[in-house]
Amino acid sequence: MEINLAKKAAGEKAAEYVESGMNIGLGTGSTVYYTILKLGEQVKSGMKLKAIATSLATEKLAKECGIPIVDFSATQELDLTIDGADEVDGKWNLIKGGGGALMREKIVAAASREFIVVVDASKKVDYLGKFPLPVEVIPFGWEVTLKHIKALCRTAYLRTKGAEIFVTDNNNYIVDMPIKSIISPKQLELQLREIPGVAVTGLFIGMASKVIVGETDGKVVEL
Ligand SMILES: O=C[C@H](O)[C@H](O)[C@H](O)COP(=O)(O)O
Repeated sequence: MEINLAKKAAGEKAAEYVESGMNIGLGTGSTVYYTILKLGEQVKSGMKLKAIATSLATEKLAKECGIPIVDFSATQELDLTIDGADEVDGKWNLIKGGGGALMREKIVAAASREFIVVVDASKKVDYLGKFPLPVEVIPFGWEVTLKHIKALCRTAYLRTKGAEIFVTDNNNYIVDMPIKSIISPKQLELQLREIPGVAVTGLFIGMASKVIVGETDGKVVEL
């Protein structure tokens, strides 16, 4: 599929920014997947890396690729994190968490000196919000937390997986907010953070240091 060519182009390009000896953060999803495969090849050719994974799925993939995985007891500062996004606006603000990995992704990105975002061109938007904004909430009292979130977006809903409630790697739940157009991401972030029970939002504001966009013809544009 052409979209996979775009994801592959962006994901592999980002691997070029990784140097031997670095401590890196590894994001989650179908775009950074290609970065991880590429880094696996680089490790097999002798590159020395230590990586912190942003999800159990990424940890498994990285280990299969031979990339050494550590946790924050080994280092609290990362040289670089590479991760995907569900949307990117013109100021490089992001919506993340479509796959439910937002909490660990935010912690890892915030611990990194550089944060490279890899996306295919369909993720670029003028205003964030067409993609429903994921908000991780703790299970206790989720009904009341959802009620507060609905005051900001009446169509917000609890994420499910089949007939079950979707559960994150942190044993939390996700509320998705189909807002359509987020005029002030910062203000929304602050409003959501004030709600008891909200663990983290999928708004990543002012965190990206580079965005690599893959096109369906396999070309990349670096922003
Ligand atoms: O929770 C998932 C992450 O935030 C992903 O990085 C995001 O959903 C983008 O994933 P993909 O590259 O598969 O579109």
